Amino acid sequence: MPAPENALKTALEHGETQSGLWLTLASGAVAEIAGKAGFDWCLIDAEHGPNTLTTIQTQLQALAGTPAHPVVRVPSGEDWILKQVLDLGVQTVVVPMVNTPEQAAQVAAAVRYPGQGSRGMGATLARASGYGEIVDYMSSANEQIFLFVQIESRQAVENVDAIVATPGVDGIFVGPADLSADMGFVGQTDAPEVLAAIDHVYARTKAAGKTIGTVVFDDADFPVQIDKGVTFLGLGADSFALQSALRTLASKAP
Ligand SMILES: O=C(O)C(=O)C[C@H](O)[C@@H](O)CO
Repeated sequence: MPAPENALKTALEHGETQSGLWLTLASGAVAEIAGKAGFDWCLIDAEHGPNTLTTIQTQLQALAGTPAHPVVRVPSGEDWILKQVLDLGVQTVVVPMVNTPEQAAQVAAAVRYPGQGSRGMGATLARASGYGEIVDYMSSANEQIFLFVQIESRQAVENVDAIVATPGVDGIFVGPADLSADMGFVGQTDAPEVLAAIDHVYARTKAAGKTIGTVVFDDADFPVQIDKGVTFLGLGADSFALQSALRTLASKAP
């Protein structure tokens, strides 16, 4: 029995738009609700969300019963966290703050077993292999991994061609907030200079035949991103619960 098919990878490689939700609340219940809502994927944010490996595991278990494909953004691209997140059964990962082709090569190696990388051999006992049930996991896992690296600095934009050409990098995820801040436009993700940099990254990623991802929070921006070629599109976050509460209060207030 081989590693399970990564249906999100298959869809993205066929150029299908896949929309998702950012999970920042580190809650299994919220993950289950979001997973049932109809998103193609739900991203467990371990960079900015208060997540531990235990809360990540809980949310993966909650998502397992839903149609949404689980994605994890790790806190950083260090080998040890990538190994532990993949051993939890994650097949699609987002690595923040990748600024050089050397970093891209390092994280690409960390998410795949020897032959294509340097991932440690421990999944036989882990959730990833069904605790040993998937006997061919080690020999088939590499092909089901989908790796996004985040372009979110001036240095990364300058290096985009070399980063996107790195073997094992499957997609580029643009971080508008961090990129705009690094460019000197804190909080101004719509600054012309920022938009031009993002368009450049999109163009170079498209030219390399790789997947483009990003996350936006303005409804009007969703079709704009799709028209620009984004197929891995975050449509918001679970912290929208606040907006829902405020709307309920506003509509019910005497
Ligand atoms: O820099 C960004 O923007 C991202 O990487 C996405 C944010 O971290 C996400 O939390 C949405 O604001």
